[in-house]
Amino acid sequence: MVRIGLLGCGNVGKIIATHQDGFTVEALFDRLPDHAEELARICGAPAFSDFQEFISQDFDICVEAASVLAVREYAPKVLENRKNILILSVGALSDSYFRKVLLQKARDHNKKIHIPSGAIMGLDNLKVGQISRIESVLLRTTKSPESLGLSVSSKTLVFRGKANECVKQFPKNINVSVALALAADHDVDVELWADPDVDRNIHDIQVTGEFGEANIRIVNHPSPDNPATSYLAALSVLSLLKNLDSPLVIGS
Ligand SMILES: NC(=O)C1=CN([C@@H]2O[C@H](COP(=O)(O)OP(=O)(O)OC[C@H]3O[C@@H](n4cnc5c(N)ncnc54)[C@H](O)[C@@H]3O)[C@@H](O)[C@H]2O)C=CC1
Ligand SMILES: O=C([O-])CC(=O)C(=O)O
Repeated sequence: MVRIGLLGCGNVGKIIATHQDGFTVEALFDRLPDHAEELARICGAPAFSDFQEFISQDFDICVEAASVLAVREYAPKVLENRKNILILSVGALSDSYFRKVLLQKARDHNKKIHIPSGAIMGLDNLKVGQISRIESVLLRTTKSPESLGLSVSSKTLVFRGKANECVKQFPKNINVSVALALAADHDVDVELWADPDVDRNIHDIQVTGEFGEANIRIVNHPSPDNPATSYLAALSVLSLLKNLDSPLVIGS
């Protein structure tokens, strides 16, 4: 059974802690001690307010569901402490220097960095971009203004540009664009729309390349405690963890 340590005890953290299927939660950490303590009461795992104490516990993989800043601060230490890491706030890896350093640490300590599919589908076969020509990847994301921390009265384009720039401006909302870029090994063009008439998080992905064309639309239910985060993001972490030990590996 896979043993995890949970870094980030908010909306996704709570879903993970309450759906332990194929894994067990062994330790909890959050910059807000009451968040970790609340999950401790729910799932029985111990809460730690000191990161070093947390990372010294006996588990196989640290599951990050906190923030881009938390990844920058803690991911190198997780690997140095000889633990695998799952990174949901993948926007942190848009910084190529940070990414290079982190990958080297993973190699040095023979550990893995897992990037879940998060709030989108299709990430698996987009990896063909690493071996075959991709011409373009466009992500058009539409969320409610509240999810984006904005106030607009009609559908508004709030960002158009590259994924790396978008995630700097909206680090809590467009991690998926960086996951796409890493999978495809290609720049991702992003359009981010705020629409007061939607109550879903919608991701339209258009890819062209040597393989042909793909159009993928994901219309996500928001998650219960954070409408900016799609429920699918938490489900994808659960499914990744459930399959870690499986002898059957599905998808490229
Ligand atoms: N890759 C993807 O497809 C997706 C990624 N995300 C990202 O997943 C992460 C978790 O999402 P939610 O659970 O909805 O967020 P949330 O805001 O509900 O919970 C985050 C928790 O992490 C804690 N935290 C934040 N910064 C921290 C730090 N520096 N050190 C320790 N704890 C820290 C907060 O106190 C909070 O308890 C966010 O970064 C979000 O942007 C969300 C949706 C999709
Ligand atoms: O949950 C979503 O729909 C997407 C999201 O917030 C992210 O990629 O950071």
